[in-house]
Amino acid sequence: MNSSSAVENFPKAAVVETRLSGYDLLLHPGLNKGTAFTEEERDTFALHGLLPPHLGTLEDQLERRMKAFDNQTSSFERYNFMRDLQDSNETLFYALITRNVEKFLPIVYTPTVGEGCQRFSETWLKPRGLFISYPNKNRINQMLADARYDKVRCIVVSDGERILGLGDQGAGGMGIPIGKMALYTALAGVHPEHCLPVLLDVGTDNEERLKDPIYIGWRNKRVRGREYDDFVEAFVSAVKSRWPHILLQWEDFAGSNASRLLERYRDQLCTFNDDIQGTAAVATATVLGAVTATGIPMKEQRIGFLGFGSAGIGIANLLLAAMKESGLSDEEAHKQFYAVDRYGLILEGQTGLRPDQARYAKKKSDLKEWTLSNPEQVSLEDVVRNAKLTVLIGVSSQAGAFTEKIVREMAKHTDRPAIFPLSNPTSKSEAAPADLMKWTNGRALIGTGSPFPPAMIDGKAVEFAQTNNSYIFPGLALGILTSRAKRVSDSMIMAAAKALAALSPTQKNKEASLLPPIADSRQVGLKVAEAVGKQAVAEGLSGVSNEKSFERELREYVWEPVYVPYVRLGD
Ligand SMILES: NC(=O)c1ccc[n+]([C@@H]2O[C@H](COP(=O)([O-])OP(=O)(O)OC[C@H]3O[C@@H](n4cnc5c(N)ncnc54)[C@H](O)[C@@H]3O)[C@@H](O)[C@H]2O)c1
Ligand SMILES: O=C(O)C[C@H](O)C(=O)O
Ligand SMILES: [Mn+2]
Repeated sequence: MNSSSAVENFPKAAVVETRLSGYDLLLHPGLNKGTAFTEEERDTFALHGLLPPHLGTLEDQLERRMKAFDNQTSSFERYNFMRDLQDSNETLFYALITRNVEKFLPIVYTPTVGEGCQRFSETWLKPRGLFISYPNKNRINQMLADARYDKVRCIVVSDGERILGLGDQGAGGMGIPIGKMALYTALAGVHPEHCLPVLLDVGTDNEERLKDPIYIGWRNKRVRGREYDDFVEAFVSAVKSRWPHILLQWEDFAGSNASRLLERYRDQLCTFNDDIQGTAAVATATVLGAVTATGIPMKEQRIGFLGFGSAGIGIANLLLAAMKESGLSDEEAHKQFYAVDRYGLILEGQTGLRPDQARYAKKKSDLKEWTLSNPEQVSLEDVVRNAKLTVLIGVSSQAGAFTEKIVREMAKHTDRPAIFPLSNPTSKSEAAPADLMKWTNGRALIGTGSPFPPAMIDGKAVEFAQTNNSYIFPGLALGILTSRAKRVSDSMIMAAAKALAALSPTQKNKEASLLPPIADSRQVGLKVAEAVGKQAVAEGLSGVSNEKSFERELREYVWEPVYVPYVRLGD
């Protein structure tokens, strides 16, 4: 691809030029520096009197905000505290998060963002991102036209229908695109100005929200079918004409919409679905960690799923590719997978199967040696016992579904059962890691979707991998932006998975956690970006001419939350 056709990259500025002054400057979250405006800047921008006399530094402000944060008494208050900070001073917000990722991620992101979405109407105060509601379907171009969006280079969009495992949150689902984009910046250095969170408000089927007098969304049942598709099409085509090189991330769409929309648009623009592809990459990296820890080669792993929707199918497809890379044929590789959904093990001929689920269906004849408690509906327990699973992945949103009985059964057949309750938030997890350790006498290899504290096993603190797509999507986005990729290929997703797997602490110590610590997320983001961009270059999907240019773009692009001097535009 000719690099002249690609968009200009925006290097981070050493000095910011602005026309704003006084209140307007202080009320701009991207520009506000609060007490850190210097004496000279206070002269130039008419800030005397609006600010208290103290001349502060970012360090002073971090200390002040940290104290105030620690005074909040619940996670929800802490979430709102951080949202307020983000809306008043983005540099300070990101400086706070990046200095203590482990402390702030569970607040601005999973699990607390879940409650943030459920209670979004209680707290909405200031605009951030775009609500595109169904009644505005003929005004989408107009809404995107605002000059403040000229620099936008990436969008995370949700329609709020499957918010984590919490179901339909309607317009409150906006918390997710906001939280995901906060991680673009915090974990991958994507400039906040380049990010636009979008909520497509097509109504909600959540009765509680519809009845709530303070609900901020469009008070209507969800629009579905042809009208829904036309609305999404109007959105995507408006986005493409406004920003031809945009990166569009789909997030938390329900059921078949997720895969249908991805298939429709993946060859039209640079786009990926995080729940399908981001999750696939992080789960594959975690399984690769388990392969290293157990010494059981990939092609001998027998992998079971509880829940076979967007995430389950996405993970299975990428693991299938990894199995094929390890030497199995397509048919042999499929045999290693057991997909259990709400009606038990997915079997050929079951009604209502989607084509991407049906590809993993077992034949009745595959099970002729099995002992079954109910042949009509093959339970997870029967699957675990008969298939002798080595890996069990939960993406069902069914809290506690990995019961003691199931886990003890699994542990009978394999030394180190790899068990990944990936459903979010914490309240929907298929099992708590401390229980899994108890039921397997400390032998389980664990990855959870939401963060869990370490457990004390034999007097030692054991850390659990947080198998969350937050290890992938920020770096994936950074790699895509800085390689100016035209499309997101399956090989780019596989490259992300392998880059993360290469950082697994099991490479050095088989007893260690399967994934690097959350505290290292920013370094992980950069490594993932590097691998993704190189893959884009290798496949000819990139707008930069070679790997060296990409590496330079990557180095120059990453934004750090520090204050830079301001000068008046035109001076
Ligand atoms: N850790 C991560 O990074 C990550 C990423 C994506 C999704 N998730 C979590 O995974 C869960 C599912 O997400 P999704 O996008 O696949 O949703 P989805 O709605 O597409 O799929 C959920 C599937 O679970 C099935 N299911 C429902 N009840 C069941 C039961 N009792 N037994 C077995 N299966 C049942 C549904 O039929 C559906 O096929 C959510 O909780 C989400 O938060 C985690
Ligand atoms: O948002 C998360 O924490 C992960 C994932 O995208 C999910 O939908 O659960
Ligand atoms: Mn999601």
